[in-house]
Amino acid sequence: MLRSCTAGLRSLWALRGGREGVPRPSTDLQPAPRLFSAEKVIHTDCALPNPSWSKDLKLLFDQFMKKCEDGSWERLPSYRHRCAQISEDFKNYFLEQKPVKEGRLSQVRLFTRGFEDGLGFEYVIFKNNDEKRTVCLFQGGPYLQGVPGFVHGGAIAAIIDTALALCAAVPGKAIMTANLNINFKRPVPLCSVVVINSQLDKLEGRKLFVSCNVQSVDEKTVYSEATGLFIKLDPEKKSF
Ligand SMILES: CCCCCCCC/C=C\CCCCCCCC(=O)SCCNC(=O)CCNC(=O)[C@H](O)C(C)(C)COP(=O)(O)OP(=O)(O)OC[C@H]1O[C@@H](n2cnc3c(N)ncnc32)[C@H](O)[C@@H]1OP(=O)(O)O
Repeated sequence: MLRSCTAGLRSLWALRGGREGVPRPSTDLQPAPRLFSAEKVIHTDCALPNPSWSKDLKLLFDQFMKKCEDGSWERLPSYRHRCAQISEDFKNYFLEQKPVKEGRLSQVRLFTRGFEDGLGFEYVIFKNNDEKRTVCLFQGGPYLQGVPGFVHGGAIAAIIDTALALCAAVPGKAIMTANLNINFKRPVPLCSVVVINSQLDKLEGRKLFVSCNVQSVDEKTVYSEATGLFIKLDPEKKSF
């Protein structure tokens, strides 16, 4: 499995150099790139297939795209660089926070999108709003190794946090992780595809309780189980 991943990556490098700012090959789904700030950062939706995606990942992606056709599911786009709108939501709460210097703005990346295609986190999240759940399809690349041949626990925690956050996310409201509890039950093979099923269990005032499991594609192996608590930031508390 590891060998096929490396071979795929070699052809990937040859194909496109994988450099930041180089738009992905166009697909029907890909929106036109947008420019952000004076630094001209190109916004490319990373939650779309690229040449590093395995057959399993592409197959599952296609299955979920079909489910999106009747509107019950939606694919959540995902961007490498800062999203201006989200920054606005959070800016209200972090008045003391010094902004990243203008010169470094183009370097700021979402952690889980910080690697070039195929090397780190490859994932796409689908959301079912009525059922208050998300499905994250995740392929952990070779830069995420922990124990030889397996994905680092911190990387698993990061993708779980992301999947749970988007399950808990409320449009127009800023939320943050207050608690994340993970049971690592089986090691996740590097370059394999896993499915993270998340659900909103309970909403209690500003507290959003969510949970998920991380399973193999054939659902025979449960790699991890997790619960998370997300808090809607209080607009009255602006002293962070
Ligand atoms: C998440 C973002 C989603 C956005 C989605 C949109 C766009 C998508 C784009 C890109 C996707 C990216 C997805 C990334 C995801 C990554 C997320 C992170 O990495 S977050 C960084 C790590 N987390 C921190 O650094 C927080 C640090 N903590 C805090 O700032 C505060 O503690 C905070 C805001 C969490 C709560 O502070 P208070 O002052 O607002 O609230 P108080 O009064 O303390 O608590 C409210 C209630 O919650 C309980 N509570 C708070 N913390 C708890 C805890 N740890 N365990 C249990 N209960 C807790 C309290 O007991 C209280 O409960 P009672 O209302 O009295 O019933």
